[in-house]
Amino acid sequence: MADLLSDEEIQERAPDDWEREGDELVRTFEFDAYLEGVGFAAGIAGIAEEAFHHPEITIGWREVEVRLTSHEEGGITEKDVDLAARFDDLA
Ligand SMILES: C[C@H](O)[C@H](O)[C@H]1CNC2=NC(N)=NC(=O)C2=N1
Repeated sequence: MADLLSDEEIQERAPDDWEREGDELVRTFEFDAYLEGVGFAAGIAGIAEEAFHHPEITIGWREVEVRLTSHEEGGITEKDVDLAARFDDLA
């Protein structure tokens, strides 16, 4: 089990475009076309499965909302901040 990050660690380590909402890191990615968002969602799902750490993904009209938390630990861990950065690289 990974350790929960402190408030300060989360602030320091969460990538710039992500917001903290309680026990979650959240970012909404915007796209020019609906299917671009769908493709992005599929891509981050593959990264998540490889890491075996799974976000909540909501596909909307030309946007995809991604929420990361560590369920077993009950908060935000390094797994969440690391995946957030990897998802940003795919956008
Ligand atoms: C048994 C447990 O569900 C698995 O070990 C994994 C699956 N994916 C997961 N994803 C996330 N976000 N948090 C978890 O605690 C988690 N646990």
